[in-house]
Amino acid sequence: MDQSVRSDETGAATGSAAGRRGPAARPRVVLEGVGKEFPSSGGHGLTVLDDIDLVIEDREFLSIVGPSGCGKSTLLRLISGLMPPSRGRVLVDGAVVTGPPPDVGFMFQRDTLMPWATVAQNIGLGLELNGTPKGAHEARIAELLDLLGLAKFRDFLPAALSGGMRQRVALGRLLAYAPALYLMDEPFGALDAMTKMAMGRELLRIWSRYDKSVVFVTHDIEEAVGLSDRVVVMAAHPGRIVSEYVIDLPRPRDFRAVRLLPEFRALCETIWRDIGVE
Ligand SMILES: Nc1ncnc2c1ncn2[C@@H]1O[C@H](COP(=O)(O)OP(=O)(O)OP(=O)(O)O)[C@@H](O)[C@H]1O
Repeated sequence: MDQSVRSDETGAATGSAAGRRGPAARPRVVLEGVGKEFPSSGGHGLTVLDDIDLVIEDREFLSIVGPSGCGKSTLLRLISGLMPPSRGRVLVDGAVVTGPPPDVGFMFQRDTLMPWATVAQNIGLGLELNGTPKGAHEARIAELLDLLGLAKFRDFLPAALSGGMRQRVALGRLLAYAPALYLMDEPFGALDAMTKMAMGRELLRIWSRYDKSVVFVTHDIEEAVGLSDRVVVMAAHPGRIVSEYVIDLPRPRDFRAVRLLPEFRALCETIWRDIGVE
C-alpha cells in the first residue's frame, strides 16, 4: 500500500478525525487481516477480499472507492455483521462483530423500504428504532421530507416512487435513525445531480454537527474527495487496498465549492490514476 499519504499520528495538522477526537478515543472500526471467500461454480473458493487491514477512527468520514467487483460492498457487509469474514476479524467499538452491531445504520445500494408502509411511515421507523418520543415524530418527519424533496409524497407507498425517490426515503430513514456509525453503499447512486448535491451537504452537516462516523462506498471519486477525511482505494481480483489519501481540504467544507480548489482536482486525478484510469 502507498503509505506516503497516510495521516500523521495525531491528525492535528490535517484537521482530520484523529485531530478532532483527541488522543483517548477508541477506533470505531478495526479490520485485521480480513479475507472473504465465496463458493464458486468450479468448486474452488473465489477470494473476494484478501488481507484487509483498516482502522476507521471515531468521527472519521472515510470513503472507499475502486472498480466494480473489487469487494467494496462485501467489505461494508462484513462491518455491518450481515456476513462473517473467512479470515481475520472485524471489530466495531472494540467488540468482535458477530451480527449487526448496536448504533450502526446501513444504507445499501438496493433500498430496503417496507413496501406496505408510506414514505412518512418508512422514515418514521428510523425514529422508532432510536427511541425518539412519539410527540417529536411529526416535526422531524416533516423536516426530513422537506429536505429530501418528498413532502408531496408523504402518503405514497414505495411502489409508486421512482428509484431515486426510494433512495431518498431510505436516506431519510437513516438520517431519522441517526446512528453513531453510518455504513453507506452508493447512497446517492440513483440521485440526479441537484439532489446529490443537497444530500451531500446535509450528510456533511449531520456528520460534523453530531460527531458521526461514516463509511461511504462510491464510484464517484469527486463525491468521495468532497466528503471525506480519508479515501481508501481498492483494486480487484482479489479485492485489496492499494492506496489511501488523507483529504486535507478545509472543514467545514462546502460540498460544491470545494471542487473548485486546485488541490481537490489534483487529488481526484491521482485517485483516478490509482484506479487505472488515465
Ligand atoms: N453473496 C455472494 N456470493 C457469491 N459471490 C459474491 C457474493 N457477494 C459478492 N460476490 C462477488 O464478490 C465480488 C465483489 O462484489 P462486491 O459487490 O463486494 O463488489 P463491489 O466493489 O461493491 O462492486 P460494485 O462497485 O459493482 O457494486 C464480485 O465478484 C461478486 O460477484
